Amino acid sequence: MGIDAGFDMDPPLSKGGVDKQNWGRFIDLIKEQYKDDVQVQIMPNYINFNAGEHPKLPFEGHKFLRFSSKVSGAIASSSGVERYINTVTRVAKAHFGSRVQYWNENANQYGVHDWEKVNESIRSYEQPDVLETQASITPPLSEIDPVKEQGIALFEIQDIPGRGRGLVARFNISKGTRIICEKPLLTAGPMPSDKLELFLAKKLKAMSKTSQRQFLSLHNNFQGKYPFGGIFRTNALPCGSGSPIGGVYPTACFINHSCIPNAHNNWNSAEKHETIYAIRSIERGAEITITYDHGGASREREVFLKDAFGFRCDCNGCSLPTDLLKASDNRRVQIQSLDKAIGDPFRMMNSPRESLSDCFLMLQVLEQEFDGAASPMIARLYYDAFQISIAHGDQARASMFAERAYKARVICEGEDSPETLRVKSLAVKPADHSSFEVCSRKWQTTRDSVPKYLNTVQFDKWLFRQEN
Ligand SMILES: C[S@@+](CC[C@H](N)C(=O)[O-])C[C@H]1O[C@@H](n2cnc3c(N)ncnc32)[C@H](O)[C@@H]1O
Repeated sequence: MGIDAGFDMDPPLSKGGVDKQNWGRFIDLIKEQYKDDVQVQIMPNYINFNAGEHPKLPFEGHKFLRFSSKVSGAIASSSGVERYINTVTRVAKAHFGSRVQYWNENANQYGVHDWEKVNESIRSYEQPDVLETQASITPPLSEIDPVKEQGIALFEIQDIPGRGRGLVARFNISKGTRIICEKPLLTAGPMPSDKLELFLAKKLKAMSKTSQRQFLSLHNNFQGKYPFGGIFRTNALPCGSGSPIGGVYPTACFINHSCIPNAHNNWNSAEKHETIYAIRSIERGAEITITYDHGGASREREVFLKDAFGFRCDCNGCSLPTDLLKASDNRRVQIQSLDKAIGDPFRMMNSPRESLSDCFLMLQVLEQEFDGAASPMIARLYYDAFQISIAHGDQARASMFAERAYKARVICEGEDSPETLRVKSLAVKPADHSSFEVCSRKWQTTRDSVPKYLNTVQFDKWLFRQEN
């Protein structure tokens, strides 16, 4: 029978312009790589590797499902087919990221596509598609919206020096774009290591081969007695802020950490999926990052990341020159103490004006520290300001704060997140909140008393009650 190895393209490429261009570039690279290799033949419609079982790469990418061959036996080893498979897989991965799924029967791994379909696709290489009419020719790359083209990922998985694998933007991604939305492979709550290992083993056994492969291909920073638990601990993202339940995802778990991230992860409890949104514009080629930590100065973050995830962070925030790092640490400490003061219910009850003043200051510090990418924290902050206002009966300001919280939430969680929907409805009916007038009625206003003809500075002064 022999042992097969190779890679599958899953999902297969579309006929769309972006996939076409990427495949064209990939084919050009392969041609260049093997231009002096007599075993690699350029045929009219495909590249033929005259080794092993003669794996092929078609010039029409949408036809391609698998590149593979037997890698055991005399013919395979004398023709060096495994070397071709490894190199072509590496180049394909760099172009198509997680769509390229390597498998090797020697390691009990199998392709995702049926052999029947694969053979049919290979037969179709011989016959090129009928020439497209002028009207159906795809527009140039710059005119294509990749998000609208089905199946186009905005990122690819690449090796990142010093960080293992990570996600890299394939296009310029604008702030507020949904980059990933996926269901967990599995979830688990807190339990002792031995129990967790058994629990995960049972869950894995019940999963499809593809999902098992996805879980087992994730990084493990805690090698040892509990291999499944190690993978879980390295990769699990909390199912909700502060939730003890963690979820492991096929793609989101490849996202590395930065203390100044450009993306935000959120568990949508209604849809039971995790989303990743760009919280600043991300340039094509830049790494997509989220934050794993809970803030604090660099030393505090360092200890947390080492303990919880077993790595030392080398992000832009942590590698600042000493004086800038000191300034950043001061801001982080200030953010922590302002957060504590704003959340103090007694202060909110007895000195609400000071609480609002802290909110205003916090906004400036957040913007400075996160360089315009603080939407998740700003959303929370505006909601705090909403609560302070509504607790004293100020519906006008509460409604404005809820509207700002809503706008910030949309950027980092999208329109369909339960928290986005909640603050959106509070902007319309602030008095529906359970804290309405619980502290006093001293700031009582109606929603329609928002001043109309103020400039931005004057409006913020009114909003945060900074007028004399
Ligand atoms: C959830 S995984 C992310 C994907 C992982 N890099 C991989 O290769 O599969 C988390 C692990 O990635 C590495 N990592 C993530 N962010 C990092 C960073 N800023 N600096 C160094 N290593 C990092 C650490 O080993 C961490 O435990």
